[in-house]
Amino acid sequence: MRKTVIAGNWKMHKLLNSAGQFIDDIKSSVPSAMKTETIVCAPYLFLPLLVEKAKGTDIRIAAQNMHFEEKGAFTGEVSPGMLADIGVSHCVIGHSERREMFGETDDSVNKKTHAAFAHNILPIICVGESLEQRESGVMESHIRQQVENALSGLSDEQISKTIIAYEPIWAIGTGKTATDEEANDVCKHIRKTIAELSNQEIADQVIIQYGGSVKPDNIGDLLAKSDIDGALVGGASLEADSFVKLLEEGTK
Ligand SMILES: O=C[C@H](O)COP(=O)(O)O
Repeated sequence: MRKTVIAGNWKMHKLLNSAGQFIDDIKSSVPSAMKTETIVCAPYLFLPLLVEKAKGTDIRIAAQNMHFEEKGAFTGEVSPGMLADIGVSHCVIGHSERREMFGETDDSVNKKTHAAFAHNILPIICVGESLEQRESGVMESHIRQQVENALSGLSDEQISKTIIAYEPIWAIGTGKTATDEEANDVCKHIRKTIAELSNQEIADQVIIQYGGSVKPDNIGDLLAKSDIDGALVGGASLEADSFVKLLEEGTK
């Protein structure tokens, strides 16, 4: 039985005070991590404060990116060791915004995934197709390739602990959500790809989230589907009230 994992990805929003206040505001409403895991993916600058505020709660704090190298002359970058050192538990890797705007490739996603595991940071790997890829019929092969490349060289145990976020690019921040059926079909396809890479038992343990215009009023239907185990939420995770509603739906 897989648990539900709800992750709020703030992207480049909030200032330090409002970030800290958010954790204070949701603290008392966070469900037990035994059933539903709560993750807040925040900009680097807020991470030490959020980790501190989340101590003793079931809230996990994630980074939105990291470098794959341990240290060196990489101006402006943050290493996995630095994140682990301050208590960050997860990291978003290969978000489509990073792939599109910051040159992230399947190869760097794979390197970052290995680096994350080397530091006991759990990766949330994003995959997804553009509208053009969906309409031209290459969606499945594109997503298969993204998943295979991201997970290449990982042990079965590491694969089982990886979170995959399926985010159709055309649904991100647009208000257009994939229907529950469409989203579930792709999540099934991802699980089948993982089973072929490792085996069915491992694939059945992998948490697969859906992301793309998830809101309190559509998350319930998405989570009711067989292969959608959670959500990676942008816009609707920014306000504490809305995030708490998402967590409530995730606990039903
Ligand atoms: O990481 C989150 C996704 O990009 C979804 O963003 P959104 O919920 O604002 O569409």
